[in-house]
Formats: sequence, C-alpha cells, structure tokens
Amino acid sequence: MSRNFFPYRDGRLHVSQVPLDRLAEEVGTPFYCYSGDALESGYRSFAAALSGLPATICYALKANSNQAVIKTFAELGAGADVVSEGELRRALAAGVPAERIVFAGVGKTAPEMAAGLDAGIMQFNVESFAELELLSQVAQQRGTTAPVAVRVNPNVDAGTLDQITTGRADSKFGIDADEARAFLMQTKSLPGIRFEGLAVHIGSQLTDVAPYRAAFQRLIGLYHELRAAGVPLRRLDLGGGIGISYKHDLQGQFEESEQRVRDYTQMVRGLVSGLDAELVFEPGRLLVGNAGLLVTRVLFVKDNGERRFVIVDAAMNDLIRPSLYDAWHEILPVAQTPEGTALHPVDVVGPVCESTDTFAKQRPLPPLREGDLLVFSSAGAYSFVMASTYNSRPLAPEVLVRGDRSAVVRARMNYDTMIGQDRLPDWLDETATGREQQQTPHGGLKTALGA
Ligand SMILES: Cc1ncc(COP(=O)(O)O)c(C=O)c1O
Ligand SMILES: N[C@@H](CCCC[NH3+])C(=O)O
Repeated sequence: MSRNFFPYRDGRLHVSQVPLDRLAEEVGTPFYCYSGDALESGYRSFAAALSGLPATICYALKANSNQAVIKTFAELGAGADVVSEGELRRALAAGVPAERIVFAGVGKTAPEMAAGLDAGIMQFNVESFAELELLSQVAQQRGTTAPVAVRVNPNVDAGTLDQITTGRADSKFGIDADEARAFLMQTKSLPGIRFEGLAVHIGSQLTDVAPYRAAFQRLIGLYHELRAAGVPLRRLDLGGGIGISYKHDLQGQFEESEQRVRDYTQMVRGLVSGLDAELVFEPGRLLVGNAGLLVTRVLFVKDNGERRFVIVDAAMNDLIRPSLYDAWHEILPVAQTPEGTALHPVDVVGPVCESTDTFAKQRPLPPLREGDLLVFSSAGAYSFVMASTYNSRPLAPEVLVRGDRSAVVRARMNYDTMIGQDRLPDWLDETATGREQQQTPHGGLKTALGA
C-alpha cells in the first residue's frame, strides 16, 4: 500500500513532515527536493517484487546522480549502472561495491575502460565490435581480463517516445542480435575478454510489458543457443526503462508504478523460470522519478490580451524535459487550493530567452499571484542531472528530506564558481598586454595572467 510522501497539511504541501514553504525560505528558489522516504520505499518494493530471483539491482545513475541519492540505494544493497567515468566515480564514492557496477554506453574511451578495470567492476556492457577490440587491448595492457556482457539490439519498438527508444534496428545502441550470435558462436573467446552475459535495454518510460516480453524472449533464446554452443554465459542484464506516471496526483502516481512493477516482474518470472542465469536490472526513473519535485516561485503574471503567462523563477536550464520532449509535469501550488476554486488556462514559462522555455501551455491552474510557490512533480529523474547554466543561471540546489529532517545535498552554485571556470588568454587581457608591449616592444608577449 502506498504511503503519502507529499501530503498537504495545514494547507501547505509537505515532503514527509517538512513544509516546502519553510524550505523555500531557507534555501531560496528554485530548488529540487527529494523524498528519501519515497526513494527507500520505491527501492524496497522493486526488490521485494524480485525476491527469490538471483537478481542484482543496478540503479541507473544517469537518472539522478546526487551522492545522497546513490548512497540511499547503496545502503539498501543496490549496485549501479554507470555510463561514464564520472558516474563510475560517483558510484564508488557513494559506497557502491565495484562488483555490483555495470558499465554501459556506446562510446567508452580507453581511460574509462581502464578506470572500470582498475576498480574491478562486475561487467562492461559492450555495444560494438570496435569497442570489444579496444577493451581487449586495454585489458591486456593492464594484465587483466574484462568481464563482458554483449548488449544486443533486439529490434523491438518500445512504444515510448521516439527520442528515448533504444532497441530498434535504427538505434545506435547495441549489436544486432544475429550479428552477435554469429560472432560469439565463432569467437567464443578473445584475449583480455571473458564473455559472461548478454544485455538488453530497449528504451525508457515504457508503460507496456509487451515490448519487454518480445525483447527478453529474443535475449533468452540467444542465451540458450550460445550456451549450447559452448559460450560460457551466466548472466542476463535486462536493462531498465520501467515507466512512471507523470499525470497523476502526488499519491496516485506511486500506485500506478507499483502495478506496473507487478506486471513487469510477473512477466519476467514467467520467462526466466528454470533458467540458469544471474539477472541484472537497471532501473533509473522508476526509483527516483516520482520521489522528486522542483520548487519554484511565481515572479510575474502577465496578460497579453490572448493569453495569461505565469512567469516562474525556474527555467528550461533547470528542468529541460518539457522543452526537449514536450514532456508533461504536473504543476501544483504549495498553498493548498480551496475546493471549488475555478481553474483557468495559463502558460507557465521560465525567464530564459527561448520560446521553448515553456513548462506548460494552457494548463488549467487556480489563480496565481507573484510570490506564490509552485512545484513541478515527478522531477526526481532526468531533471537536475540534465540541468545546465544556460543564460548563466547557476545550478539549483538539491534538498533531501527524511521524516522531519532535511538537508541540502547539493548547494546552489555560486556566481564565482560559475564564472571562475572561465580563463582569459593573455592576448585578451589588454592591460597586461599593454604593459608587456611597453617592456618588450619587439618581442613576443609573455603570459600576463600566469605571471
Ligand atoms: C543501458 C541503460 N540502462 C538503464 C537505463 C535507465 O533507464 P530508466 O531510467 O528508464 O529506467 C538507461 C536509460 O534509458 C539505459 O540506457
Ligand atoms: N532523459 C530522458 C530519458 C533518457 C533515458 C536515458 N537513456 C528523459 O528525461 O525522459
């Protein structure tokens, strides 16, 4: 049974026992707020749904890579799915054991491979023959052997947004299933490589189990064939992608996810029953998506005759999903709307100088005024991690709430940090170059900044 992680109490929205208006006073807006209770509950229910299966849950860090979030899962026993050396370092720093880390991604560099090998990770999910060749070289140079799962492209349409489907033949991900079969049947072993498994991931935000079933059936068929041919495989990585609800109220969303997890795990159990294979799951969005909110304040309300615009202090640089995918996030006032209040359609927009800096068009909302607080819900996944400093807007802070406790788990970026990353070449620093020119009228200009 779902708990209510985002209750309205005393007329204002809370995360567990912490009122969001108080947090807004403390940390300023915009800010991200995650419910640690929802993170834990989501992980536990996914783990419970898999109980009895030889499964490792490798949380996909790309969805939300804050150290506090990763640590929450690591302490519950999770592994990690990483796609870069940065994510690998984040996982290790948060205490995920290397032997529970899978390294995925179509473009791993030699130094990234070396970092994974040195850490002793569970497996590399290899996505091309060229990558396999490079991994073989890197592993041999380091006098070690790389554990590998070949990521297969099953040519299945996940039925999700075009931009986030990954298992069709026209996708850059994975190796064509027939090519993988032919290759492994023939090769069986490569220096520096130990083939241990097969992997698949057909896309993100899947709301139907049918595409999963089709992809997993192909993968399991291939697994049987290759084992029969003497390839010593022992692991199947079934990827991530389980969708969440973006269109529910803050309570209903969890119930929908729980139902989807039940359907998914029931289907998986049916397919793997009697199969001699360890399983890996790589959920990202499922574990964090509905556990996070982006809190923002209304700056201005303006009417242009045709439309009413609510201009908020969060922008596409903070949460890009609506601009990028036309994605829907529920928008709720922090102050509870009295029952019976009439709703009016408004465009909710941010301050960035782009027309696509629009969170919602003609969204029915209660009357809003300057200073009101709003939340964008389901902003725990692919939200802060996709933020940028576009328009030189500092990255928003992240807050984690647990019961009645809250903590800033990433501070708001300050302006000095943001600007201080830039460097001036000496030939642009006019004062310094002028000084140098006076001193050495015929010579080359020396470094002014470094001097
Ligand atoms: C290989 C791989 N595994 C796992 C994930 C996590 O996906 P999701 O957040 O949809 O569960 C992704 C992202 O789509 C991915 O590319
Ligand atoms: N970033 C996407 C999904 C891509 C998943 C990563 N493979 C989103 O916001 O929905």
